[in-house]
Amino acid sequence: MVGEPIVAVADLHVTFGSVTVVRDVDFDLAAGGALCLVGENGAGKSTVLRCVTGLTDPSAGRVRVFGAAPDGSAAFWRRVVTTVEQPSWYAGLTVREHVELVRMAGGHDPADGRVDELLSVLGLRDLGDGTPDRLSSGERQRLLLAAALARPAELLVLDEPEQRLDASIRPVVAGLLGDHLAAGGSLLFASHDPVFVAALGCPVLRLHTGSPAPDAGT
Ligand SMILES: Nc1ncnc2c1ncn2[C@@H]1O[C@H](COP(=O)(O)OP(=O)(O)OP(=O)(O)O)[C@@H](O)[C@H]1O
Repeated sequence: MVGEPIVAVADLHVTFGSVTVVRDVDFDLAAGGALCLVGENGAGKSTVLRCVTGLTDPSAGRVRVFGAAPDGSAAFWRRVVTTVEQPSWYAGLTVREHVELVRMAGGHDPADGRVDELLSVLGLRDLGDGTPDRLSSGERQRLLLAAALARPAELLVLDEPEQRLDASIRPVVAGLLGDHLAAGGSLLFASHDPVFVAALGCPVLRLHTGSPAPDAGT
């Protein structure tokens, strides 16, 4: 690998109370690369993603993002976008206004076409003038992804981006994430959908309740 990995995880352990839910997890993610965490419910995928974004502290081991421990600073969050935590939507702001707000916060003109493009490809265009509380759970997931993709990020950390999406929209999301990678961004995500993962064609790390399987792979 040329240069320092954008994400470097070594000997990661996470223990809640007396239960170790992540054990001996190791991986590197190169700048511009993608990695998918897979495994059964409770295998620790979200916990690992939370450690990478600094939302959960490792019990042992090392997590480095851009060469430093994730510190939750504004500088860190300018480079990283995540859907690991569900956002709170602003009362009174429409679906479109939420995406525009994120686009603006990323330093872009909200009328530059990207918001329209995201709303359109994610099937939210006709719902843009409504408020998020009126959306179905799948529509809300589409909004979550539209907002995540409205702000350019060097590293996307997504927890099951395909969840609650119907089969027709999953390839669209895979395409958007492929665009992010083609533009030089990096992607770390968890997924339960092998078809979705195959569409991205990225390496997979399989976790098993607290430890990676010896035969990590698809
Ligand atoms: N804050 C916490 N306190 C105690 N236990 C926790 C906490 N967060 C997660 N866990 C436990 O850690 C284990 C791993 O959870 P995690 O959410 O990382 O799994 P996952 O692989 O993402 O699962 P899923 O596929 O269901 O999303 C689970 O048994 C969960 O109950």
